[in-house]
Amino acid sequence: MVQTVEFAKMNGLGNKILVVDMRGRSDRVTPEAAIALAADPETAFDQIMAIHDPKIAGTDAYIDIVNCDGTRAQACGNGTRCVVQALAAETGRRTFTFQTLAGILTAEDHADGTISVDMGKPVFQWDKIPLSEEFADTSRIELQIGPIDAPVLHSPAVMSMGNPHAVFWVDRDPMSFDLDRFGPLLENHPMFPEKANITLAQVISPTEMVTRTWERGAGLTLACGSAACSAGVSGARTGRTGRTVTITVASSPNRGKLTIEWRADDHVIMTGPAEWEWSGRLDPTTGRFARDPEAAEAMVP
Ligand SMILES: N[C@@H](CCC[C@H](N)C(=O)O)C(=O)O
Repeated sequence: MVQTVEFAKMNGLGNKILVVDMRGRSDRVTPEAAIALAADPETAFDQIMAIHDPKIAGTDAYIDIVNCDGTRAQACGNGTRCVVQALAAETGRRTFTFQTLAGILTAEDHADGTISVDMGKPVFQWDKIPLSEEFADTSRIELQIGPIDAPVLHSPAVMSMGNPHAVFWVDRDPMSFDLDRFGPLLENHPMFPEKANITLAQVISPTEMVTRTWERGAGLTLACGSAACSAGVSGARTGRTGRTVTITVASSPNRGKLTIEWRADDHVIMTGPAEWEWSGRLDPTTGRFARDPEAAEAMVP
């Protein structure tokens, strides 16, 4: 008999997330299930956040992050806020500690409905991002796209927020760029041996920025939390902003906002909302699913 698991369709600023409860099981969501769920308009998602039993003492869960193309990701800021909201609704608790491929993350569900995630420390060393070429200074690397003498995008700040990111500075609304054309070229550029998440960032003031992201393994998404972290850190690192910025995610519904604080202890704190849409049960091997109308009671705040 197929052993199905509970899941919730959620979003973080429009970033489409499936939170899947794999606790008590030793298997993982298969790439085949992820691809099938991504292809169905009802369950179409950017990332699956699969909650597993903790692997190390002191953590509440191991989170397996799966992109919609079936690949695994080390970090997902918007998805982590969704996991916190789901577990807070289940347990009544407000603070959580998770293990991901990026390391240990702590998170807090605030009384005002927002959720903060400590996304850890940024990594700037070229071979840890990783890049395929050595750069002593990764706050502005030689990389451009478009005509050689009039590049459309150039000189990104690059870093790892657990996952690889490149931030290109733009001087107008990121929505006015042809990111669906440039995104795949940059994601798969030979400079990034493990590919990269590509963000366009417009600095409005030392405390405000507007971003839009092409995600590794997911393409054009409505929002990307780790990309907002990398834009916030890169803004401060290059002297464009202070260490706390409000990021307007241009592509998200109603141009939603995240607050990014790069603390003095080097940790990056991302704060923003998460939203439950509906719940159901699915088979993590095939991706077959069914809605559960009764689940609404438990999750609607
Ligand atoms: N949407 C995420 C990022 C998900 C992972 C990314 N696509 C990757 O492969 O690195 C976020 O909110 O951070």
